[in-house]
Amino acid sequence: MADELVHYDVVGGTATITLDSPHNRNALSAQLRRELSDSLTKAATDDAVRVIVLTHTGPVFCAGMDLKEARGGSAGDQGVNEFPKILEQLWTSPKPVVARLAGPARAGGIGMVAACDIAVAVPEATFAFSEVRIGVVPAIISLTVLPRLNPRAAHELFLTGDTFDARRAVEIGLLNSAVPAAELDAEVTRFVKALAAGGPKALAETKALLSRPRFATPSEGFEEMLGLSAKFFASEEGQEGILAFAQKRKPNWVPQD
Ligand SMILES: CC(C)(COP(=O)([O-])OP(=O)([O-])OC[C@H]1O[C@@H](n2cnc3c(N)ncnc32)[C@H](O)[C@@H]1OP(=O)([O-])[O-])[C@@H](O)C(=O)NCCC(=O)NCCSC(=O)C[C@@](C)(O)CC(=O)[O-]
Repeated sequence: MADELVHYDVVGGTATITLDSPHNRNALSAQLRRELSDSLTKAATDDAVRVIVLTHTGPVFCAGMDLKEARGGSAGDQGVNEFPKILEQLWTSPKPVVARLAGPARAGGIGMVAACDIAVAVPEATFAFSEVRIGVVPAIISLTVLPRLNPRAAHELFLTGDTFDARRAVEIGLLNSAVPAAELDAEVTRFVKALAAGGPKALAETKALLSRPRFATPSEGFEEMLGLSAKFFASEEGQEGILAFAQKRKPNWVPQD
């Protein structure tokens, strides 16, 4: 049996998913995609998991699609199969996902970073939408990257394929922060703790809310949002949070359904 390329560990409510294929810079081979998708399913469905961290071994977070596997073959099997499913799993997971980058990301790897809720990298991490440089199109990743990036930067970086640094990635909305390597884990832990403090159902609903199409005007949305807000105020979770506030204690969140 081939060695595992993705490791899955749960400690104290955090599922850590580690890409471990450093020899090809965690390129998205068929095996890695399959294992990553399985790990994301486990994390999404395990009540004990509150937050997911997506990280890596080796010098590179992810070099994008496996270009060696993509040689030859036909349009249906060039390495992009199942990749949309992974982006969908990251984007729609009921648990918040934090990307931890101790190194660069390219193309499909950036698509995954963009699909995560929070992304933290070291200042040395570099990024490039290198697709056009090899004659392919950032089609799938456009679906997760474009909602994050400011349009001017998206046009420049998608069309030129230029490499940009972590500081610019923060400026354009791809990363939340860039911190020295020695502080990377503390920064990830800071986000994980903050995310785990929220009510699980409220977090899942808030995450879904962030992805909804916008209403044309606030007036169009008030009625629906009043219903959603009232539902959560009346929910077991909402009532526990409100009681905990009154009693000056931390809420005891009930497990998710
Ligand atoms: C990532 C750095 C900067 C690290 O740069 P580095 O750390 O200097 O590593 P390296 O370039 O020396 O590479 C180390 C090994 O990893 C391999 N490797 C490296 N990348 C890949 C890859 N993607 N697929 C398969 N193998 C890869 C590379 O071939 C080499 O293997 P060796 O020569 O030792 O046998 C550099 O390796 C690099 O630029 N890699 C190519 C990145 C790239 O062009 N990716 C495009 C992927 S296409 C894609 O993702 C399409 C998609 C999904 O976006 C389409 C869509 O959205 O619709």
